[in-house]
Amino acid sequence: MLPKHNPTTTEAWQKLEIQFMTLQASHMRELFAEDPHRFETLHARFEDILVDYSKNLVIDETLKDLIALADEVELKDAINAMFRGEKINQTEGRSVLHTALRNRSNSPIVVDGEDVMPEVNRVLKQMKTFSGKVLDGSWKGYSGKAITDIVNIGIGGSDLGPYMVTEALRPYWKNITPHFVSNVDGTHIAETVKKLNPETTLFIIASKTFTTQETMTNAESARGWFLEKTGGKGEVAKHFVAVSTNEKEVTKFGIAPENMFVFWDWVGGRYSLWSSIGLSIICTIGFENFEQLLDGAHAMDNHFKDEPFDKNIPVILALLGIWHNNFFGAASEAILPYDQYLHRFAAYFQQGNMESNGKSTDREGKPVTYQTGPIIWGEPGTNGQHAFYQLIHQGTKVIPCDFIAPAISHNPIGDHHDKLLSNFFAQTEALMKGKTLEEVQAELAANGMSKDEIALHAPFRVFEGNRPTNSILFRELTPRTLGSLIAMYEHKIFTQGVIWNVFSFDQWGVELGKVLAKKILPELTSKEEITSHDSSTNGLINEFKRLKSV
Ligand SMILES: O=P(O)(O)OC[C@H]1O[C@@H](O)[C@@H](O)[C@@H](O)[C@@H]1O
Repeated sequence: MLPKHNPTTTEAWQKLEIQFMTLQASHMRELFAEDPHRFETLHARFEDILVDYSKNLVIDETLKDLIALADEVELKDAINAMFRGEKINQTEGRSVLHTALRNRSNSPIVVDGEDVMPEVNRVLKQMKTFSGKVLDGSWKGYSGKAITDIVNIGIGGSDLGPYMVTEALRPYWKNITPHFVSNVDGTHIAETVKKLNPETTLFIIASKTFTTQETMTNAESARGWFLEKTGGKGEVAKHFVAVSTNEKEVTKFGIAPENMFVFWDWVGGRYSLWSSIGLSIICTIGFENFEQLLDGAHAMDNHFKDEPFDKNIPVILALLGIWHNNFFGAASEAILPYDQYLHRFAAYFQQGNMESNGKSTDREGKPVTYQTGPIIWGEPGTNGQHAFYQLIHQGTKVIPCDFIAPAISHNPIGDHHDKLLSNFFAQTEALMKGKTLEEVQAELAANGMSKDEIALHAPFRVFEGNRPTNSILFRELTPRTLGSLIAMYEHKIFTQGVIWNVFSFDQWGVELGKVLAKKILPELTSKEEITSHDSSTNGLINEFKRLKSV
């Protein structure tokens, strides 16, 4: 079970509050000037990933107190409890074992008296065999043709992970093209199948519960499209497979039991890409590359489990996040990958983070009295620079940013990559240093501006700087490195949830909207005027019905 500590009542928290009072008046520029070895002290390495966290407003003492905070809330015990398979998802009575899915050491992990590893390995083998057949063309569609396209139908954790990873690992694609349908908006499925040949398309219905409205609606429509296009000759069993924990519902849909890939209730949806939810990844990049992804994650798991907190990258990133969130009042964090292949990385961790730590009830069932999970957002550099960086540089809000980049591009065309990386380095430098009024005045004077003109223009060109960033630089975006990076952020989220004293592995917050939507659905087709809701909701529903009928 997880320990229960209100973080704000710890000794470390009081010390951090005092430190914040003095530190907030200082500037990172001064910290760099005072200590020429700041980078050396404040960076960490993991394999070929370097994490530079020196561009944060922290001193040695801050880090010591942050680590003391982690100690006081018994983070180490919480980590061990998760890896051991204890039922730390207490509100759902489940273990949290995405780490078992990539437990490459194969050491036993016991849940309810049973080692889960043989089952994990069995499903991995089943996926290996299946994906092998799809990739080598021996899995035939109903008309005897090999598969060319797969369509993963899922939403939330059953979509974002496989979509993000297949996009990130495009250079490793083999002969199958993946597609992803998630939105219940009919446009998504309609536009996707438009380009596809039903004879050579395989649908993977991915849903932990197999009851999610969006996924089941899309799956029905996909089956309808398939049967219509094949004139009723198509065999569903050869073109539809399922990934789920719900065997009963899968069978009801008409999918053969041998084409069902199971996973378990101890895999959270947003942590499930390592499970059979990763089937679309395996069919795209091949099983060996998927194993590399698992290996990379496993190596990061060991780092997280074994390294002392002052060298532990997920812990350090989590503590810095808490420093910004709870002391500087930073409401959001930006994830900014300088790699086009990572264009869904921020969206992926938007769910990972916000669904996990977007909570306001603590582990005792009481309302929290402090800030918890931040808003996560971001776009790949350099696009973001020309869109929202203005606010990061000169706005009134503190937005801690993670800059992520590979040293080697998979597409080394001309000097594109050096140009991209020069922006990566320039941005974090500019955000840290800023530009003082004196510097602006001197620059304008050097450009020949008069004193009056300088007085007029200079204030708008001042950059305060002192804006926190982490730089995460690695050699190349390989399956292994990607696995490590994902696990790194997963453990950051876990660490923060432990410290904020919330349950990070449930998601009751998504339920209310689902229930209300089910109630409203029949009202949209009824003839009567709707009066059962508040006046706004009634008014909107009635206007929708009027608009669609005229
Ligand atoms: O995989 P299924 O069961 O379709 O769920 C899909 C998604 O549903 C949402 O409501 C959330 O609960 C997510 O965590 C989950 O990933």
